Amino acid sequence: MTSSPLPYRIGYGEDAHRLAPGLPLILGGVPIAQAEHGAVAHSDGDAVLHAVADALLSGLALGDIGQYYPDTDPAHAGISSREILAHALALVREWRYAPANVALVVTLDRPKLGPLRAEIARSVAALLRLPDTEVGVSFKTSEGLAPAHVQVRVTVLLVRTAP
Ligand SMILES: Nc1ccn([C@@H]2O[C@H](COP(=O)(O)O)[C@@H](O)[C@H]2O)c(=O)n1
Ligand SMILES: C[C@@]1(CO)OP(=O)(O)OP(=O)(O)OC[C@H]1O
Repeated sequence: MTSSPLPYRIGYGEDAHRLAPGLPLILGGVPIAQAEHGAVAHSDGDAVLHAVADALLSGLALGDIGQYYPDTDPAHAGISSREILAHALALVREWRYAPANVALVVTLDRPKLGPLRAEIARSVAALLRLPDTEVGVSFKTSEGLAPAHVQVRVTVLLVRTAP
C-alpha cells in the first residue's frame, strides 16, 4: 500500500503459543505469576502483544511481525515483545494513522485471568498510548480442548491523523 483514502481502517491479528512447564507466561506485558506453564517461543512469547502488533500491521496491509522479526534469526532470540509492538506502532504512525480502540480475546484454560483484566488492559493501553478504557480484554477457556496452548485474537480500529 502506498496511500489510503480511508479515514478508518480495521486491523485483525492472532497469535498462538504452545505452553510448557518451567517457562514464564507474559500476556500484554504483564507477567502471570500464577501460571504453571509458559509460552514456548523464539521471543519472550507474549501472545497478546504479538497479536496486537499483527493487528496494527494488518490494518494497513503492512504484513506481519514474522516478516520484520523472523523466528529463524538468532538476533531476535529472546526479544521483548514490547519492542516488536513499538516497531509496529511506529510504522502505523509513519502512515499517519493511530489506534483508536482495541478488542482482544485471550483463550487460556488456566490460570483464571479475570483478576488481571484491568492490569492487562492498562499495560496494553500504555504501550499504544491509549486511555485504559479503549482496550477491551476478554478471557475464554478452550473448554479443555487445548489445555497446553494460549491463543489471542485482536481487532483494532485505526484512525487517520492530521498531516
Ligand atoms: N483463563 C481464563 C479463562 C476464562 N476466564 C473467565 O471465566 C469465565 C468463563 O469462561 P468460558 O470460557 O467458560 O466462557 C469468563 O467470565 C472468563 O472471563 C478467566 O477469568 N480466565
Ligand atoms: C516474535 C517472533 C520472533 O522472535 O517469534 P516467536 O516468539 O516464536 O513468536 P510468533 O508469534 O510465533 O512469531 C513471530 C516471530 O517471528
